[in-house]
Amino acid sequence: MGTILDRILDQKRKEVELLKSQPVIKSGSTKNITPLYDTLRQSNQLSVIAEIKRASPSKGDINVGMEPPEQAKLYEQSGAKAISVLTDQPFFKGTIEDLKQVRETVQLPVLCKDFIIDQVQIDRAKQAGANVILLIAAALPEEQLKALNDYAISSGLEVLFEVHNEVELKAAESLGAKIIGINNRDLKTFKTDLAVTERLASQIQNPDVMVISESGIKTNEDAKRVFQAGANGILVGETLMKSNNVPDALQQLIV
Ligand SMILES: O=C(O)c1ccccc1NCC(=O)[C@H](O)[C@H](O)COP(=O)(O)O
Repeated sequence: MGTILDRILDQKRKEVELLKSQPVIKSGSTKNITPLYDTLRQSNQLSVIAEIKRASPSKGDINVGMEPPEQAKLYEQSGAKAISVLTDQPFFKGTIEDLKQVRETVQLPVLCKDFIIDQVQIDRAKQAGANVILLIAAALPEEQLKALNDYAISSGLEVLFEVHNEVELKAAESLGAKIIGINNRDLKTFKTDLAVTERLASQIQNPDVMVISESGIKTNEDAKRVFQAGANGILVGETLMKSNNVPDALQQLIV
């Protein structure tokens, strides 16, 4: 029995075969959205990427009753700088339709948060209106990551390149990633530790690289901790999805 990431990737291979058998319209949203990179670069505060996350492998159901457009609007009105939408169905109970609805509702960059292993998923994300896609270093060999990164950029998308250790960080740097996400969650054990951001962010020497600290960020102290470690932004799901006062919870994270 493999890790949860192995199981997710097995599922993605099946999904990709299905997608390839369907026609894909190669167009996307025509909205004029400020790129995530520019937003991060221009801010001297911690930018919050607020996530639409119904459920997860580590936590089970988080907030399955939420309506993505309403939640995304609330995030935008509360000061989020981008919206992440988990579009994986089997493990996170998300859909690509969620992303389409969010795109129609907000003026912020929208991140397609999925496990991308093939160009056809990038086409689908773009067609649904995503501005940013996620590439996870742990998911693929370096040359495939490079090919997908190049394809996404040539399609007019931004890439959030996710790493969890030094080897993955080197891969991100060698393919010229402009936005690096440091995942505090170990995808094998599900343990989250903000020390991962502290350790890896200090090794990023290029001031043009924007750093996002991902997972396990809950409090104002957590936000301050990763900001001091060098993060330009944070990706927050569970805390915001569970909150019954999103404006207040989000404001606590803008430091
Ligand atoms: O959240 C999980 O359990 C998970 C398990 C396996 C792969 C990915 C997983 N999460 C995706 C994410 O990156 C998070 O949704 C995101 O960083 C927000 O994390 P959090 O604020 O802790 O909900």
